[in-house]
Amino acid sequence: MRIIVSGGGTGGHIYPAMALIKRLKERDMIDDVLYVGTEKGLESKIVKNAGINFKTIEIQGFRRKLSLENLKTVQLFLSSIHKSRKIIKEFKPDIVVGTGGYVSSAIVYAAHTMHIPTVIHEQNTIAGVTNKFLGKFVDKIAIAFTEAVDQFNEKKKIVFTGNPRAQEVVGIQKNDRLTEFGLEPNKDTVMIFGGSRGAKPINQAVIDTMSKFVESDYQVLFVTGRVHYDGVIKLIDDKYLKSANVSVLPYIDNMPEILPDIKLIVGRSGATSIAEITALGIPAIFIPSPYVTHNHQTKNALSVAKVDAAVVIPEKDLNSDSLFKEINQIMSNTKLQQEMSVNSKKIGVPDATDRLIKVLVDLVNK
Ligand SMILES: CC(=O)N[C@H]1[C@@H](OP(=O)(O)OP(=O)(O)OC[C@H]2O[C@@H](n3ccc(=O)[nH]c3=O)[C@H](O)[C@@H]2O)O[C@H](CO)[C@@H](O)[C@@H]1O
Repeated sequence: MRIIVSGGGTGGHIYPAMALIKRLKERDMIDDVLYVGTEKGLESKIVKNAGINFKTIEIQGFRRKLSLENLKTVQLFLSSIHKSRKIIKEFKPDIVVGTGGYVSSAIVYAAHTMHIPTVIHEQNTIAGVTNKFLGKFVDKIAIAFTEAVDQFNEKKKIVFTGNPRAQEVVGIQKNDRLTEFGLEPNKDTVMIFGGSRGAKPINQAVIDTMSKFVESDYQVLFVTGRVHYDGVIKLIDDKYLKSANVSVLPYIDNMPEILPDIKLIVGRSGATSIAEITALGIPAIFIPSPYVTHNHQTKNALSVAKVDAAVVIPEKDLNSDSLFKEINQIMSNTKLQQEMSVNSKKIGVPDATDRLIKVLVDLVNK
């Protein structure tokens, strides 16, 4: 099949798209693939690094308040549809898939106007603006949380597939990649990170807890987010940075390979992170971002917490004491870890990509 995939802005939209492409390649189902993104988005780096054919369009998101900037947004949207049509004419895809982020709106919409089958993938419990708009036009809407059904009027188009990143991570065996970060491969490890871009409030709470982490009987892998790294390092005492019990990194490129060796994840409740965590059954502590559309991370987190697979700390209650207390409560109780793990796996979807591929194949063969 010839496929165009588009999704961008943050890792949460990009990694599911990349996992889909990877699986299609594994199953030898791709004749050609093109990824459409923006030059500025995280996708430009991730997709190019993976050696996938990448084309850019210039487009930006709407501001919520009325502003002149929105006029420019409309202009860019119209010109990006024009460019998208050109890309589609040249590439001649059998299907176009959007995984969210405003970059996917133009190419998916253009494909619809050219009668090419289209699918969107919504990772969250609450749909993003782009997918809500595209839902009216596309052939199928793939969702990863049953809660997302309410988000679309076009109920007949909805298929529950789960998130492709779930299937990508379950295929990976335990390994000793933690040694690359100066950590012990066989020691219990807590990983703390604030989504694909890092989160300042989480970073601050971790910085404030460093003196305790260096003494704890589990080790800590702290991923700050690329833009925050230099600032964070300056705030941590050198003697803590040298500790064998703690490793501080800006970003982990090969996250799926690290996950099977993690006992507890602490971080934001982005939908793609949740898909990975529940596919593997890793106990989690979520600190939902209160800054996202319709507070969707809180709803994401509660969907895991309600089956006793995660604990939620609202950001307003996050500080060194609450963080350390919740981490210790789980890390000191193997039985609790096992229960959380079993509960977590129950809501994971380890065959998500194959489910999504079936949706694509059915449309292409129609
Ligand atoms: C602030 C914001 O708007 N966040 C949204 C964004 O989150 P964000 O981009 O943070 O997405 P997620 O937390 O869902 O996923 C993060 C992805 O990045 C990967 N990763 C992360 C850190 C790292 O060092 N290396 C790495 O590879 C994770 O393994 C995961 O695959 O998209 C998600 C999915 O639509 C939404 O639910 C989030 O609300």
